[in-house]
Amino acid sequence: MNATPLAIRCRDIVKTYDTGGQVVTALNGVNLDINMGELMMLVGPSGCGKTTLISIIAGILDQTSGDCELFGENLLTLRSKDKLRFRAENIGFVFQAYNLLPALNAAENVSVPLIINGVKRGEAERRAAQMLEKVGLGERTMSLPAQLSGGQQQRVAIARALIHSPRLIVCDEPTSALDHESGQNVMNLLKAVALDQQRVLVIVTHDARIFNFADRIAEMDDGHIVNVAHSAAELK
Ligand SMILES: Nc1ncnc2c1ncn2[C@@H]1O[C@H](COP(=O)(O)OP(=O)(O)OP(=O)(O)O)[C@@H](O)[C@H]1O
Repeated sequence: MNATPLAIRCRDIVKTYDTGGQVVTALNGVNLDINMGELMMLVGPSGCGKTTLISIIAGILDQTSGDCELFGENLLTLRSKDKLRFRAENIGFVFQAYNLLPALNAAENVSVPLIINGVKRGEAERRAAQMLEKVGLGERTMSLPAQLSGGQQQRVAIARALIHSPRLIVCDEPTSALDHESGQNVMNLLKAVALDQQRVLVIVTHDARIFNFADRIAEMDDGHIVNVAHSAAELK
C-alpha cells in the first residue's frame, strides 16, 4: 500500500492550441504523479509546456485529451460554477510579477481570496494581518505595493496565496525577479509556511539557485516530461 496520498495525477495529457488554423502541440502525452506534502519543480526550456501544464493542473485550461485529477477530482467533469468554487477553495497562486492590486494595501491584497470565499471584509482583513505577521510583514499591513521592495511584495503575494489554506499552491517563476538573498528567503518561507502533509506545492522555474528546495524536479522538453530527478545533480 502506498502510504503517501496522491495530490495530482496526470495521465497522457495532450494540449493543442489552434491559432487561426495553425495547430501548436504544447503537451504531447504528459504523465506525472505528485504526492501530498511534496514540493515539485517543473523545469525546461522556454516553450516546452510548463505553464500549460500547471494551468491544466489548476483547472485554468482544459486539456485536449488525457486525464488530470486534483485531490481525486477530475476538473474537466465539473460544471463551470463548481469548478470556480473548487479552484477558489483549493488553489493559491504566486506569480513572478507578484500581481498585487496597486490601489490596495498589503492587508487588503491578502484578504482578497477570503472575500471571494465569502468571508466578511473586517474578518478577512484581521486574518490577513495575522498572515502578514507570519511572513514577517506585520509592520507593513497598511503599505501599498509600490512602497514595498520586490522581496516584500513577493511575501505579500505568498501571504495572499496561503490565506485561505489552499491544498495546492502553484508558483510560476516566483523568484526570478528577486536577488539571490530575497529568492532564498521567499523559498524558505514557502517551504516553512506553505508546505505540510496537507498541501502540495508546484513551482515552475528557470532559477537554478532554488533547485535545492525541491523534493523532485520534473524536466520537460517539447511537450514531454523527459526526466524526474530527486536533486539538481540528477538533472539531464
Ligand atoms: N494561448 C496560446 N495560443 C497558442 N499557442 C500557445 C498559447 N500558449 C502557449 N502556446 C504555445 O505552447 C507551447 C508551450 O507554451 P508554454 O507557455 O506552456 O511553455 P513554457 O515552458 O511555460 O514557456 P516559458 O518558459 O517561456 O514560459 C509554446 O510553443 C507556446 O508558444
